[in-house]
Formats: sequence, C-alpha cells, structure tokens
Amino acid sequence: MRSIYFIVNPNAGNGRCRKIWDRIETLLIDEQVSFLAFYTEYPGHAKKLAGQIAAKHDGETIIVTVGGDGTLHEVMNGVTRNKNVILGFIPGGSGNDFSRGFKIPSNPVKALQVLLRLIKSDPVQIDNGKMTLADGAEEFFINNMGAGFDALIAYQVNHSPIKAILNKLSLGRLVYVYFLLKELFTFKPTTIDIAIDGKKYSFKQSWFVTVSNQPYYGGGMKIAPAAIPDDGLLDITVVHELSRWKLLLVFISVFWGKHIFFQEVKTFKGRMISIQSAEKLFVHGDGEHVGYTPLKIEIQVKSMQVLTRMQHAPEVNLEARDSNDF
Ligand SMILES: Nc1ncnc2c1ncn2[C@@H]1O[C@H](COP(=O)(O)OP(=O)(O)OP(=O)(O)O)[C@@H](O)[C@H]1O
Repeated sequence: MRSIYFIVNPNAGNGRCRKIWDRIETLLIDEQVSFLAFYTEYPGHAKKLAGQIAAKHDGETIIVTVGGDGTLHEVMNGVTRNKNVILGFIPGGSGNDFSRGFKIPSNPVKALQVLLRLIKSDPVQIDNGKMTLADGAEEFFINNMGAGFDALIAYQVNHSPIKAILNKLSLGRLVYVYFLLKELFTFKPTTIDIAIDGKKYSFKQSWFVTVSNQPYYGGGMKIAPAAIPDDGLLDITVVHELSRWKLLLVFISVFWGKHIFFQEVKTFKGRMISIQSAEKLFVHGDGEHVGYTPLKIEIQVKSMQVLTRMQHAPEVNLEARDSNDF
C-alpha cells in the first residue's frame, strides 16, 4: 500500500489555496482515503518537508502538492534523489502551468477525482532538468527555466511589496504588467552564448533564453509548443534582436505558441546546454529565482514519477534533433 502525503501551501493563489485544501480534505475524508497533510510555513519549507517524508519510506510514497508551480518546484527539489517518490498535483496557485502541461484539470476538485483514479495505476516516468550554477549549486526544474528578461520580471514580482497589496485586491496579474512595462524600456538586451550538445551559438541583443520540459510557462504562455516531458529532450527558446515594441507583439503571440514564427525567435532541442552572457542575467527555475548566469543544464531522462493523464512520448527522432541549424 502506497502512503499518501499532501503538502499544502496555504498562501498560494493569493491565499485561495487554504480554502481549496479545506474542500479537498473534506472530500478525502468522505472517500475514506487515508493520508497525512502538512502546511508549509515559509518559503523553502515544502522542499524540507518532502525530503523528510521521502527519507522515512523505503516503499513507494505519493507526495501531492496542493499549491502553485513554486511549491511543486520545492517539493520536487526535495526528492530528486528518492526514486520511490511519486508526485501528484492539485492546482491551488495563480499560475499552475504544471497542470496545463501534464493534463491535470484546473478545477481542484476534478483534479482530486483524477488523482484518486491515477493512484490505482502506474505513474508516468518523466524527464526533468538539472541546473548547475557557477558556484556548483544544483537546482532542478520540472516545467522550465529561464535566463534574462523573464527571470528579471519573475524576481521583481516576487520581491515586490506591491504584489501583496494587489493580491489582496485580487489584482495580482497587474503587478506582472507593471514590471513588464517598466523593464521593457530599461532592460538592456545582451549577447548570450549557448552550447547545445557541443554545438555553439552566439546571439546578440538577446532578451532571454528558456529551457523547457513542457510547453507552458508564466501562467499559460505556450513558450515551447513542441516540448514533451518524457521524450528525453529539452526545448530551448531564444528571443534576440527584437525591438521593444515587437517584443510586446511576441509576448501576445506566445499565448497561442505562435511566437516561434518570428525570425527573432529561435528554437532548438537538446540534452546538455550551457548558457553564458556578456552581462550577468537573472535565472529562474519554474518561476522561482535561483541565481545568475553562467550555468549548465542537463536533462535527467525519465528520472521522476508523476501522476498524470498525459500519453507517453513517441520515440525520439535524433536526426531531427541534430538538424538544429538556422
Ligand atoms: N507558508 C508560506 N508562506 C509564504 N510563502 C510560502 C509559503 N509556502 C511556500 N511559500 C512560497 O510561496 C511561493 C509561491 O508559491 P506558488 O508558486 O506555489 O504559489 P502561486 O500562487 O503560484 O504563487 P505566485 O503568487 O508567486 O504565483 C513559493 O516561492 C514558495 O516558496
């Protein structure tokens, strides 16, 4: 019998997650599911809790995150060495890109119903990305990472006192728009050098580079439309040599995944990626600030077990992968 744990971030989704959990907990009791639940009390707590839970068990253990992508990021970073852990997710955050990419209903009650069905079958083995920063620190991502403009905005939003105020008024999204517009006119695009499986590329006037395991990021933007979480490949997107006004156009088109048709947007697939930049750039993993460039990224193929409705990926076409020239 697999043990089931829930790690709940009551503050996720502007505090909405606490109410979501109350509802989920009642349903679990009604369904006579035996489980243990923990509330996170501070940033970083979810990672610690997940690590402690995993260390206690030799057998298969299900850890379900109830929160947003940031909480899930912490949970998966707490269990990267524990192959017996199966991850589940009930969306309770404001972004919830994991549920989009991994075919989990956005409605938390429906997500629970799906989860309770999936628990009875085998989990899906998925890839993840391992980042190694210049000081040797390692951080894993399950959705995506980014360096440059997007990571700067994520950092500013998460460290802004305005966020809490706007969140209380349910206007949390405005804070992204505010910093996007503010930085749009002050951010200095820079040269980014990228190596992908040994091939070197240099992009002048670059805004950002992202590396994705699944298509969605930033709360529904389809940044890497071709990304598949269990194909053994990461999807790289670079935005460079783009005027400030055209960046706004690209930003709008990314919700439909159509940005890839702009000549200033380059896409690749690969396993080992290194990113260096002329200027130090902010770096995020799953929307959480993790440090600065330079860094290396390496895929961890099928290294994580998740409860998801997604279908298995077809075999990887390595020839297509290697014809990345542009
Ligand atoms: N009890 C807590 N109090 C404050 N912050 C917490 C707590 N538990 C976790 N966190 C932090 O909350 C952040 C956001 O969590 P998460 O992404 O899951 O929710 P969210 O609603 O998507 O957040 P955001 O409003 O940033 O989009 C994470 O950085 C996490 O470290």
